[in-house]
Amino acid sequence: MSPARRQILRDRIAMSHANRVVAFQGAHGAYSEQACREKLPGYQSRPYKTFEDIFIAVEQGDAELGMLPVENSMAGVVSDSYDLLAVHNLHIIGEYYLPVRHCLMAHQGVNVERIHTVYSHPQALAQCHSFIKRHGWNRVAVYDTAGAAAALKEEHREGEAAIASALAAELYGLDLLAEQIQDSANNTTRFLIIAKDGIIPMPNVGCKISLLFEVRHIPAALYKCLGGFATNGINLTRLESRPVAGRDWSYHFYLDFQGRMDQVNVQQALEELKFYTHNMKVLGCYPESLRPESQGAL
Ligand SMILES: O=C(O)C(=O)C[C@]1(C(=O)O)C=C[C@@H](O)C=C1
Repeated sequence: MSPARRQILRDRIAMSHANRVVAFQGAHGAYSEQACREKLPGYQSRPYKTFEDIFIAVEQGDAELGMLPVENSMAGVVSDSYDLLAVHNLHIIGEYYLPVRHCLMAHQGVNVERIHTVYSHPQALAQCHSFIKRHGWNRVAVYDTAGAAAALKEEHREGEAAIASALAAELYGLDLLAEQIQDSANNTTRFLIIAKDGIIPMPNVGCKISLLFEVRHIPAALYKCLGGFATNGINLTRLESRPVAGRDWSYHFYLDFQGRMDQVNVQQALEELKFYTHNMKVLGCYPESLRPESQGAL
């Protein structure tokens, strides 16, 4: 498709999405909002304090969609997001990989040498571990990166800085003291887009399926659960386990794999999976985004 044609289609989609709302966690300027803007242009992004608030907003119809970070290429799983997927009945309708480029910011005129404490989201602090350690700064975890920038702006405390996006520095009028301070140049966060209803993706697009299950307590249960995927030639892309709330030493397994619900090999693998599991729940079947550079808007 030519770039001009692609732009026309994007504009059309943006117009048809006008006035629709996507919920994200954090303050304006959070990476989650950046993901909303890039993946869902034309949607209005609305900030919510917690991940749970995103689920509630979508369930109650305050927002049509939610943008949820689930894993980062360096710091790993965002466990709260997974735990909420287990207890709420929302569906995954898309995914997005956002390159995350962290910046150090402070009030105008602050010298890097005088900084002693940095504020940010725990994931961002983890992603900038080496940079912070090299400077020997104290770290203070707050509920989002942009919120750290906003709070810093409100109250000028000597020797304090925030780690957040360049967008947050611009929105809150802070000076950028350093850019690209994350430990890995390719630092990327994967987001899931959640909605009340699932979708049936267009034919001819590559898709992923996400599901969760608990294994029956029999020897080699997980091995047997995954066997059906191997024999049916299905490519798994992620396996995560989380403790089940209120039941010690029981686990939810979250599995992502390539495929569509109408494929015979997928149905066979799921049949086999059901035999060794209980509480199996398909969270969604949605178009796959492989790498940041291969992504387009919804
Ligand atoms: O605080 C933000 O800006 C967020 O969007 C949250 C979040 C996360 O939870 O992982 C998202 C992307 C980055 O990896 C760091 C933080």
